[in-house]
Amino acid sequence: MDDRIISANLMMEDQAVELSLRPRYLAEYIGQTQVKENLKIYIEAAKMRKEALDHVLLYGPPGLGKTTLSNIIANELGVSLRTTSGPAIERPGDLAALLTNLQEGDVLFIDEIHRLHRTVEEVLYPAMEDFALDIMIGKGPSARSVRLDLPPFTLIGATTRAGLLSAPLRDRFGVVSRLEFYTVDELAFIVERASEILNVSTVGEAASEIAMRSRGTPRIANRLLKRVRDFAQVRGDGVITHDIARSALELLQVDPMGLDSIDHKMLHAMMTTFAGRPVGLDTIAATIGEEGQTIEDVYEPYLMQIGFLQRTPRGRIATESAYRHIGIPMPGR
Ligand SMILES: Nc1ncnc2c1ncn2[C@@H]1O[C@H](COP(=O)(O)OP(=O)(O)OP(=O)(O)O)[C@@H](O)[C@H]1O
Ligand SMILES: [Mg+2]
Repeated sequence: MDDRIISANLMMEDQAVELSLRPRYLAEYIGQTQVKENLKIYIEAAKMRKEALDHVLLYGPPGLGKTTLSNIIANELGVSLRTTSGPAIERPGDLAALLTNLQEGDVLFIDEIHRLHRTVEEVLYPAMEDFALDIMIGKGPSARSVRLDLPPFTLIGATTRAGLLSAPLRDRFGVVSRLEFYTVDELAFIVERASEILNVSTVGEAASEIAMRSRGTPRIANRLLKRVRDFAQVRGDGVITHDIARSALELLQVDPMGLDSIDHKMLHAMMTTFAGRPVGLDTIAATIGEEGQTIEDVYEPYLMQIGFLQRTPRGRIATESAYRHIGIPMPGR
């Protein structure tokens, strides 16, 4: 992967800064009002009853704050958080080890939970439902199953693809929350907060400019801010003015709607190569030389959110506003 700015994936160099920018309590977590309000009540109720919070499933496109929110939930509950991910748990025994090490009320965070192995997932069912672990002892005809009690705990699962979760797993979450793309105002606020933490002065218009081009995603807003800050330091006196922000973002090839060269290639191909006919995801991917999964997880959700792309039973099509934005006449108009 090159260093393209839009990719909502976490890059190594950014990790330390990401940590410092990550809100630690609900009050610092901007936006997602509905999700936040609900969680606040569930957390308070669980604390009053001195019980573990119900299991929580967080889903939505990358970089919207699922990991951040999981950390916040543990902080607000005043319990420890253990972090792992679906593909990291290779055998049922690995999960058993994690579960038996939990203290009462702790949060176990499983990122990319849609990638859990089947055999591991089956261990999770009784653990989530009855706080119990079924272990097989012995082999062959004398094998028997022993049930081990676990301390009550909260499982938080995160995924970019709720659709890939098996029904029995999904049904065992008491709280299922979908994170939404952020508004420009919310992102501007996030940029201003991040500017303070990074100790850089960003004028209001510049914060809004960065926000507008962040495709609804806090991780991208923070990343753009850092790149614009470099630009302000080298080309200006360190202050992020509106002009500096605009020219830096042009240089980064992020257009005023937040689209990058991949979005442009994709839309171009749909409009010219396929002349506006519905196209399948794999065909688009092959045409522009990009992974189908990256397009589906990272690019499509935002293009659909801003009404540039529609999924039809016969394939993807670009909308009239996409044609207008790209500047290509729509076929048949
Ligand atoms: N509500 C928010 N308020 C302020 N900053 C936020 C918020 N949500 C996310 N961020 C910022 O965006 C960064 C990315 O968020 P996070 O890592 O939680 O995303 P994610 O949904 O877990 O992404 P992925 O699907 O790639 O794992 C955080 O480090 C944080 O700085
Ligand atoms: Mg995450």
